[in-house]
Amino acid sequence: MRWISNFPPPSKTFTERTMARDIQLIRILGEETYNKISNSKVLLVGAGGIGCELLKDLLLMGYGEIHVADLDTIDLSNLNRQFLFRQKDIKKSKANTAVAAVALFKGNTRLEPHHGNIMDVSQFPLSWFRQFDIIFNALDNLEARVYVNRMALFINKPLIESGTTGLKGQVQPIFPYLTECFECTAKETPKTFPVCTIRSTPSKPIHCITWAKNFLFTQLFGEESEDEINPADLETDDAQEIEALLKETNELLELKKLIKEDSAEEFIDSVVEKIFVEDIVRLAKIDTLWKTRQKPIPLNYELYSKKLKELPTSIISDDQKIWTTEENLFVLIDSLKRLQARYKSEGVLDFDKDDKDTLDFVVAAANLRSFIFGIETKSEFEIKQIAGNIIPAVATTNAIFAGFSSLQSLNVFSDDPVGNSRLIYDSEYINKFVTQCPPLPGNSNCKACGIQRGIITVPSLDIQLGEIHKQLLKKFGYSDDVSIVVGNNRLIYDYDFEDNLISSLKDLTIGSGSIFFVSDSDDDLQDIELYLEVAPQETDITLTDITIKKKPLKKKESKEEVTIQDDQMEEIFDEDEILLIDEPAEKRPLEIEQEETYSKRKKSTI
Ligand SMILES: Nc1ncnc2c1ncn2[C@@H]1O[C@H](COP(=O)(O)OP(=O)(O)OP(=O)(O)O)[C@@H](O)[C@H]1O
Ligand SMILES: [Zn+2]
Repeated sequence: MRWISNFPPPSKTFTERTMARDIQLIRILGEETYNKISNSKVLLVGAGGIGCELLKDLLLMGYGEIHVADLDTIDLSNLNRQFLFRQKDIKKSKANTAVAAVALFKGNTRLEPHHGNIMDVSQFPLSWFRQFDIIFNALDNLEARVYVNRMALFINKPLIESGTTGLKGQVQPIFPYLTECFECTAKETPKTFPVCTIRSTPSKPIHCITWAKNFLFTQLFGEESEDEINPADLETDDAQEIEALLKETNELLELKKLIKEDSAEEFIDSVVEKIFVEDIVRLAKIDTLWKTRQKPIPLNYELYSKKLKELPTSIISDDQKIWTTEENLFVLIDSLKRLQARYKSEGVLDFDKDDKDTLDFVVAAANLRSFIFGIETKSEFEIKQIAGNIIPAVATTNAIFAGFSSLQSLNVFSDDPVGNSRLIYDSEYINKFVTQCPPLPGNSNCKACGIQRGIITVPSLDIQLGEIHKQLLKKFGYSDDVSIVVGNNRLIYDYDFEDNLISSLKDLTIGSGSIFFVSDSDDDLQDIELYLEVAPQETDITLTDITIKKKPLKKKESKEEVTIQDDQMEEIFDEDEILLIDEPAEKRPLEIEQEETYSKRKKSTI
């Protein structure tokens, strides 16, 4: 790695360089902040595009201890932007490699890599999270983001959330129970299309790609579904269309049975004949569908088959070319041969954009369908981006937003962390790349930060559920009419289902790190989420409220009152749960431009 200009040249010793850097940091940050930062321990989750940048930034800011967690190993495709990794590192752990790569300029910072899934409670229990002063998210998926958000709420520590998509990016500082959390606003889910558009009346390339990937590929090579097809799932009232689609699907299931038995020729002929000829003939006969649309024209299989012999096999590797109809047919037949052979030996297959056999099939099938329906066709390169939901990552965007993430963390050490922090995001205005606004207060209806939160500590998993139930009623004042759900949706207790009370947690396969969700069926008290910890040194069950400044367990408000309460900030100042309600906090004024952009931003998923 080359030395960066502002720092002393590498001829100086490690200690000299570190000292010189610390002097510069003290000049920039002031001694007090510098000391606080160098005594802080932080967690960086994700060592990918943003994570590599952020690790470098946090180190150069002089953080005392940085832990880096990532579950993945390095791929060739990471090297263009994850600058801490080199060709020789491919297949190695991202967390370990990133930490090793920054050793040269790590100064006095203590670094600890963790190769593992941050959601794995045995490797990363809540007690492990508690050691950190700040958590930085540099993740690429909602599930892990939501999980870390919950952990930050459980330990009541700031979380600096960041994400980028192409040229867009966002940094959201989250101060639990004081500002919006990651789950306060709904995140956009992937776009879906009506079934009838995909199955009967496609009009865009994406419809044909979705059909080839999610329907045709899965039906032929995916897991067999036990369920009967439900006509209601076809999302159409047209009796003729329903009949055609049911017939189509049943025939496909029959075809699937032949994959293992038939020779390649027989199998391929049957697939092409059925999918691109017979099914289309049947659809074309349903006049109601084509009153305002162009009728599909079945593939002239015989005609195109004759032309296939003249084609060079090299066409398969030309992913930039928009293939002709016969070229698509050629690739379809070739990929069907490859997939049939694999299915015979490996069994069920999954679509993967980086698996050439599956990609070739999806591209050729989508393009042939497009051709039949008079829709433009696309190159394999383009379809790979669409089918793999790929928006190319931009190294500069990652660097910019990682920079903002690290800068936002400075506010944690200021006199007014919430007041000083800013949500930073890309601007939609030509003369501005990024813009900012103050974080908003949490949404009182948020299912993550709008509810009460606690920790159940038990000496062992031999404790009966009944013991926990008893403590819950005693500590929080619930009536007996509560329901207790564990994990995603497993009901383990309610008023009419008391069987489990005499079972131990172990027998109920409830382990350390399980999350209990308790709701009051009488609707009198707030819901509560409890994290289960096993502490063998304890002798009894304890239930702890988590936050110092927390939303108190209180009577649910009626609908109208809840609306008013949106703007209220409630605080509780001591363990005796004395409730002080402030005057409704005024929304901080936002520039109109910011407010508009922010409201749009809140809908996007990054
Ligand atoms: N549950 C998780 N636990 C730990 N690390 C995770 C978890 N989920 C995602 N990550 C890591 O977060 C990082 C996100 O980085 P990035 O968005 O650059 O994705 P990538 O997988 O490296 O690149 P790409 O998806 O573009 O090929 C990845 O290194 C990924 O392994
Ligand atoms: Zn929230």
